[in-house]
Amino acid sequence: MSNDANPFESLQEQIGDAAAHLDLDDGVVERLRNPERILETNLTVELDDGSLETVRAYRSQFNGDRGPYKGGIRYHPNVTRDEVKALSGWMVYKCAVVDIPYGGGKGGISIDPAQYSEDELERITRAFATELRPIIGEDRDVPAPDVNTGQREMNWIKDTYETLENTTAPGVITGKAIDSGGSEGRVEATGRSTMLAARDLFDWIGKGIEGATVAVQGYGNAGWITADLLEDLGASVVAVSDSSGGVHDPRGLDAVAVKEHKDETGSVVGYGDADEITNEELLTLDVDLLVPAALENAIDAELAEQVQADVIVEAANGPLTPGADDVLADRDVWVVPDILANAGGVTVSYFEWVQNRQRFHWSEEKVNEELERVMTDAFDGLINAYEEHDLPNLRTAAYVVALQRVVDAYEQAGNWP
Ligand SMILES: NC(=O)C1=CN([C@@H]2O[C@H](COP(=O)(O)OP(=O)(O)OC[C@H]3O[C@@H](n4cnc5c(N)ncnc54)[C@H](O)[C@@H]3O)[C@@H](O)[C@H]2O)C=CC1
Ligand SMILES: O=C(O)CCC(=O)C(=O)O
Repeated sequence: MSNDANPFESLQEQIGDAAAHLDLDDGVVERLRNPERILETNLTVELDDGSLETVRAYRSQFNGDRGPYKGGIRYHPNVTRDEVKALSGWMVYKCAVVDIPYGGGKGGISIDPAQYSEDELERITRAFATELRPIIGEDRDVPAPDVNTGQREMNWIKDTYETLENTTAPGVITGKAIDSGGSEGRVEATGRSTMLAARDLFDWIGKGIEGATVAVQGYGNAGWITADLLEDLGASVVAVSDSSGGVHDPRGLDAVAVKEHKDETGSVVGYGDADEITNEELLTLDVDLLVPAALENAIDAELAEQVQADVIVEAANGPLTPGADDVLADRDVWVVPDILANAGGVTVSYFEWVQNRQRFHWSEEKVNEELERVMTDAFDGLINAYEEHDLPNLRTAAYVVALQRVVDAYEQAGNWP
C-alpha cells in the first residue's frame, strides 16, 4: 500500500481538474482549494496510572458557504494537519454533490485508540469537546463519527457541550445513539449509499449488480455494511480485509458471519476455511467490483496498473491517488468517487440534525427512502454532468457539480463594500 501521496495535495489537484471545466475567477478557485480556518490543539489528559499524556488534535473548517461546517472526527495515529484539511475539503464537495445544506469540516486526534482504556478515551474525548465548544454548535459546526469513533464518542461530546453551555442541543453532533437523539439508519447509512452507488453504476453500464463478484478492503462500519447490503442485492462478496490482512473464497463469503468472526477475534483473518490474502492481493483480485473502505492512498498509479476490477466504488475517503485515477481512466475502469459513494453517512446525519431541530423521530423506512431519493438524484446529476461536459471521469463530474453549487452560494451572498 502506498502512503506517500499528501491527501491535501490530492484534494487540491481534484479541485483544479474540475475547475478547469468551469468558467471561474482565479481568486474564487483559490478560495475553493483552501480551508477557512483550522483549530490545532494539544490535549493533556490523566491516564489510569496517574501519569499525564499530551495528544495532538485538529478541527478544520474548510468552507461554510452552503451552511454549517459538517464532518466526522477520526481517532488514528496517522491523523495529521494535512489529512484533516483534506478530509474537511472532501466534506464540502460531498455535501454539495448530494445537495444538502452544509459546508464541510473534519476533526481528528492523533492517537491509536486501542492503546487506551475506555475511561482514558472518555477523558480524551471530553478534553477535545471542551476545546471544540467555542467553535461548534447546531448552526455553526456539527461533527460526527469517522474512523475509530462512533455513538459512544458522539454521546460524550454532546454531553460535554450541553453541560458547558447549560442547554440541550442534540443537533450539535450527529451519529449519536438512538436514545441520545440519534437517527434510525445512521449506522448503516454510509454502506447503504455505497451499495446504492454501485447498484446505479452497474445499471447505467448495462450490467446489473446481481451476480457481480465483489472485494471489500476494510471491514469496519463502511465496509461491512456495504458487503452485507450488496449480498442482499445478489452480489457475491468473495474477499474482505482489515488492517491485519484479508480472506478470499471464490465461492462467496457470508458477510454477517465474517462480521461475527471479526467481533469475536478482532479480525476477519482466520474466518472459516477461506484463503488468507494480503491487502495488496485483494486490491488486484479479478472481481467485477472493488470497494476500498479503509483509508486514503490505498491504490496509487503503480497498483492501479494491476487492478483487475471493472468498477471501483469508493466507500473510503481518498482511497485513490490522482495518479491512480489517470491510470484507471486510461484503462476504462469506472470509478464512483468517494464524495458521492459514501455520502449516505452525512446525508443521514443531516436527517438526524433535522429530526433534532424538529424534536421528532423518523422511522427507519422513511430515513432509507429519503436517502435513496437523495442518492439517485445525485447519481443522475453526476451522469448528466459527465455526458454534458464530456468529462474524463466521474470524479471530475462530481466536482464540476459540487464546485458550481459552492460558487453559486458564495456569489449569491454578495460582497461587503
Ligand atoms: N463512518 C462513517 O460514517 C463514514 C466513513 N467514511 C470513510 O470510510 C472509511 C472507513 O471508515 P469507517 O468504516 O467508519 O471506520 P472503522 O474504524 O469502522 O473501520 C475501518 C476499517 O478499516 C480497516 N483498516 C484500517 N487500515 C487498513 C489498512 N491499511 N488496510 C486494510 N484495512 C484497514 C480497519 O481494520 C477497519 O476494519 C474511512 O475512509 C472513512 O473516512 C466515509 C463516510 C462516512
Ligand atoms: O456524518 C457526517 O456528518 C460526516 C461523516 C463523514 O465524516 C464523512 O462523510 O466522511
